[in-house]
Amino acid sequence: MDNVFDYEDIQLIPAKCIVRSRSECDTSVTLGKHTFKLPVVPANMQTIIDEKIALMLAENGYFYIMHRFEPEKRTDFIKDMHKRGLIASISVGVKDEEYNFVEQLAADKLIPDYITIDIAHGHSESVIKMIQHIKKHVPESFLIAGNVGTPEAVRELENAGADATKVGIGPGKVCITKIKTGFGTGGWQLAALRWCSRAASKPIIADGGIRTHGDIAKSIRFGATMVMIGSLFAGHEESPGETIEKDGKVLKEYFGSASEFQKGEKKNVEGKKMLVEHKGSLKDTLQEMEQDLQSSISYAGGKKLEAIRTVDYVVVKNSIFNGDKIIY
Ligand SMILES: NC(=O)C1=CN([C@@H]2O[C@H](COP(=O)(O)OP(=O)(O)OC[C@H]3O[C@@H](n4cnc5c(N)ncnc54)[C@H](OP(=O)(O)O)[C@@H]3O)[C@@H](O)[C@H]2O)C=CC1
Ligand SMILES: Nc1nc2c(ncn2[C@@H]2O[C@H](COP(=O)(O)O)[C@@H](O)[C@H]2O)c(=O)[nH]1
Repeated sequence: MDNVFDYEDIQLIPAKCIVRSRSECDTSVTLGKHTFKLPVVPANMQTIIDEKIALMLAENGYFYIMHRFEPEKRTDFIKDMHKRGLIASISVGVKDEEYNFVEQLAADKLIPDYITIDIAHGHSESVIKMIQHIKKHVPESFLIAGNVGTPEAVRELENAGADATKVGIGPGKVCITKIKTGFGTGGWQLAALRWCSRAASKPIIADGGIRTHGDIAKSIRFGATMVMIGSLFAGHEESPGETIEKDGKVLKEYFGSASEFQKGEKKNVEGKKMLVEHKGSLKDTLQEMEQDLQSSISYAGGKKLEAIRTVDYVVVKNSIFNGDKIIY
């Protein structure tokens, strides 16, 4: 591994603008058989997405991945989305019952458009076996597998049949993996993304550590096709977490999928809960993200996302905020 850096250590270098208005810049991205408005997907976590948000995202042309923490609802969810002519995108784990679930989907001819294998340590035999099982029974589904943090892992999951891999071990806002285990890409997620993307022959989804909209452009520059985001999507009007009033402030909860709150027990806990300030409507945030990314494309000197992939950059170690706070 050569130089390591993270989002806050990098600035992209502007190139000559070729548009008269940022509205000319196109932020859409294709993943599998579908094209989406933004290269962004809200994290498949229980305080970030629910059926209502999934519906809103799909209806408005955004990619989504439903979480896997209410497994009994998944079949009806797929049926409902397909009945409405929308994509069905679900998550699975790797435990025995998930094998039966996949076989049942095939038997019922209920084929999700996207399936994501959502596991903390995705570079494992259990994930490789699940990739092979899904590809055997529902080969039509676009299969995302993760999470991983090395080129070897990306190659192994791609070779096993994954159509895309998800990169990011421990950079998440509610993650404590790095503290509890000493492992992960926390603090150098952007460099890990570059390292992994050089080995990848299929799309990569950068997952975790996005703190500003500019980090989306940086992820694209360093090899991501899509970016998964939790904390920036937490705390909205529509967000599933509980709303709490404290000292005159309206707050919402955001907790890790490996937290005690999610698991209901204190076993192998690698996530925490935090309260985030209420952020207004999710639709407004998505619109602001689109405008900011259109602006990024214009600074890259192009009209499409691809322009960002080749811009120059500088490393400005831990200094780009220059003491400023990020306030929205
Ligand atoms: N992106 C990230 O950095 C991280 C994300 N998470 C999120 O937390 C949720 C729970 O993840 P996860 O615990 O994997 O899911 P599960 O609790 O469903 O565990 C899946 C299976 O993998 C085993 N397993 C889990 N971690 C390891 C490991 N480090 N080594 C070997 N086997 C392991 C579990 O067994 P057993 O529990 O008995 O070991 C279990 O059999 C997911 O949504 C995941 O995305 C969690 C941590 C890090
Ligand atoms: N180590 C843990 N990582 C987790 C947990 N729950 C979710 N996640 C990961 O975080 C990202 C979101 O990151 P953010 O920086 O945008 O907030 C999410 O997609 C998962 O990969 C957890 O309990 N522990």
